[in-house]
Amino acid sequence: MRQDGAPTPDPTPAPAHRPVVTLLYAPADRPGLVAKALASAADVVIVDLEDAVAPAHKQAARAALVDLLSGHLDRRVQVRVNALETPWGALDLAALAALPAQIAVRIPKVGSPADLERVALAVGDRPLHVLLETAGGIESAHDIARAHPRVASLGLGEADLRSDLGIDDDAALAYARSRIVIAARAAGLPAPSMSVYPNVRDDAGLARSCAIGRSLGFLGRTAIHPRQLPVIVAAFAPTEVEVARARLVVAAMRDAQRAGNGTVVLPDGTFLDVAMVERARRTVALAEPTPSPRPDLS
Ligand SMILES: CC(C)(COP(=O)(O)OP(=O)(O)OC[C@H]1O[C@@H](n2cnc3c(N)ncnc32)[C@H](O)[C@@H]1OP(=O)(O)O)[C@@H](O)C(=O)NCCC(=O)NCCSC(=O)C[C@H](O)C(=O)O
Ligand SMILES: [Mg+2]
Repeated sequence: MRQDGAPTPDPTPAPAHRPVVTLLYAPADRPGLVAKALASAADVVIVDLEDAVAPAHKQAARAALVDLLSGHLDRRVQVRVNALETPWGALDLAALAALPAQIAVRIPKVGSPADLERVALAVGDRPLHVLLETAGGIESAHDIARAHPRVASLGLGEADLRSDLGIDDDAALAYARSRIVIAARAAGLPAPSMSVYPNVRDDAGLARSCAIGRSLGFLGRTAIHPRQLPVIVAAFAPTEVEVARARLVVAAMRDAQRAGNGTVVLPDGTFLDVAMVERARRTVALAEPTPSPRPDLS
C-alpha cells in the first residue's frame, strides 16, 4: 500500500499474451500445406519462400502469397523471404507490400547489422524476425539483435550453420545456441525458439533435443510437420509442480508489495526478489490457455 492509500503497482505486470511456443513452416508453393498450417494449432505459421521452395517455383510461390494469406488476419503469420544476395530477395520484399501490415518478415542468413538494415528499409513497419545461420551471423548476434527497433526475435538456422561450419555433432552447436539466447535476452527480446528438428518421424529424438534447448534458455521451436507440434508443446510446458510454485511466488510477492515490502521469504525459506517473480510470471503465462490472437505480435 502506498502512503496515499492506493495499492502498490505491480512492478512486473503479467505478459498480455501467451508466449509463442510453436511455429510451423509451410512452403508457399504448396497451397494445401499452407492451408493446413493456418488451420493447425501452431502459434505462428511461417510461409516459406526460401529454402523449401525450388528455384523454378520461386516466382509462383511469391505470386501466390496474397491468395494464400487472405482471410487469415486472425493468425500470426511470418513470410520467410530469400536473402537479399539471391536473385529473389528484392522481389520477395517488394511482394510483401501487397500483404497486410501485421504480417511479419522472417529474414534468413543475416550476417551483419547492415544486412538487417537493408531489409528493414524495404518492408515498412513489419516486425522483423531474424535468422542467424552463418558463422558471421553468430559472431554478430548481439549487434544484429540491437540493430533495429523492429527486431522482434532472433532464431538460429542450424541446418545452414552446420553446413557453414562443416559440423555434424549436436554438441558443436552448444556455443551458437547459447550465444543466440544471450544475445536475444540482452537485447530485451523474447527467449528464442529452437531451430527445426529435421527428422519428422523421430518424436523421441525431437523431445530429447527440445529438453536440451529448454535447458539452454530457448522457449519453443520451429516445426516442419504438424506431428511435431504436440511434442514441442509438451517439451516446453512447465510441470504442474512448476506452475503451482510459480503461482505461489507471484502471489507472495504481490502480497508483500501490498504490505510495502520489496522482498519476501517463502515459508520454505526461499528468498524472493523481483527477478525471480518475473521468471515465475513467464511460467504462469505458459500454463494459461491460449488467449485471443494478437496478430500485431506476429
Ligand atoms: C517434410 C514434408 C515435405 C513432408 O510432407 P509430406 O510427405 O506431405 O508429409 P506427410 O504425408 O507425413 O503429411 C501428413 C499430413 O500432414 C500435412 N502436412 C505435412 N507437412 C505440413 C506442414 N508443414 N504444414 C501443414 N501441414 C502439413 C500433409 O499435407 C498431410 O495432410 P493430410 O493429407 O491431410 O493427411 C512437409 O512436411 C514439408 O514440406 N514441411 C515444411 C518444410 C519447410 O518448410 N522447410 C523449410 C523450413 S526448415 C529450414 O529452412 C531450415 C533452416 O533454415 C535452417 O537452416 O536450419
Ligand atoms: Mg536455413
